[in-house]
Amino acid sequence: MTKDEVRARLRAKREAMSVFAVEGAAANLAEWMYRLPMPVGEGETIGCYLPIGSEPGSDAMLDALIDQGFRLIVPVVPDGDPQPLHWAAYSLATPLETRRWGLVEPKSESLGPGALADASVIFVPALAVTHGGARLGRGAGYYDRSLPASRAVRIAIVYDDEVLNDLPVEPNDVPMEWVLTPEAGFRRLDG
Ligand SMILES: Nc1nc2c(c(=O)[nH]1)N(C=O)[C@@H](CNc1ccc(C(=O)N[C@@H](CCC(=O)O)C(=O)O)cc1)CN2
Ligand SMILES: Nc1ncnc2c1ncn2[C@@H]1O[C@H](COP(=O)(O)OP(=O)(O)OP(=O)(O)O)[C@@H](O)[C@H]1O
Repeated sequence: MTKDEVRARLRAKREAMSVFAVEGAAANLAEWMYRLPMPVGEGETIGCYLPIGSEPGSDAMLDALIDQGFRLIVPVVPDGDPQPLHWAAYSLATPLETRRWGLVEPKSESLGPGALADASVIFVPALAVTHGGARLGRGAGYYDRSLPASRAVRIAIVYDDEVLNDLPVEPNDVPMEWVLTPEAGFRRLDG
């Protein structure tokens, strides 16, 4: 199967999830955020996406990280063709707006693509990952263009049945080091 075929299948499965299942998973993911598998000091920067639709997680996940004293940055999609993501600071008080593709992003000015260099950990949205660390995203290549410039530990967040044995891989794909799922929590990937 091609990446697009796998994507279509995984998206259809997510869209068929009940609100109950999505919300239950989001509550679990927020709990797991209190058990990060690596030491992260107060005040350190963590990158995390703002989940939309049936993506795993909710703002409760980000709130749990803020609650522990971490500084959060979230992605901002720059205008035009795909290029490295920009980032914006996120706190409980950050005014948000809905933008392109229904993404929810801070209204505030972006910090530019360089802000990711400050992050110790980055939570990466994905449709699926493999035990070896391969990641399938939404298909615009934003994270694959952004992650090479970062030293952050890369943690993909997916639903439990989206940790697969095999996925199509391309040369630009940046491997994930950990996966977080609602039921099993954090697991190291052997990529
Ligand atoms: N919540 C969240 N934020 C995120 C991501 C994400 O996956 N989830 N991203 C992860 O990279 C980046 C945004 N990437 C995206 C890439 C494609 C589409 C999208 O909907 N594409 C259309 C096709 C668009 C077109 O070609 O005209 C589609 O899939 O139908 C949306 C976001 C940054 N922010
Ligand atoms: N670093 C890069 N430089 C140039 N093109 C890239 C880079 N990374 C990915 N691409 C291209 O972007 C397109 C989408 O890549 P891919 O299918 O891997 O996206 P994805 O990882 O699923 O999406 P996303 O990161 O947005 O969630 C492909 O055509 C790919 O070749």
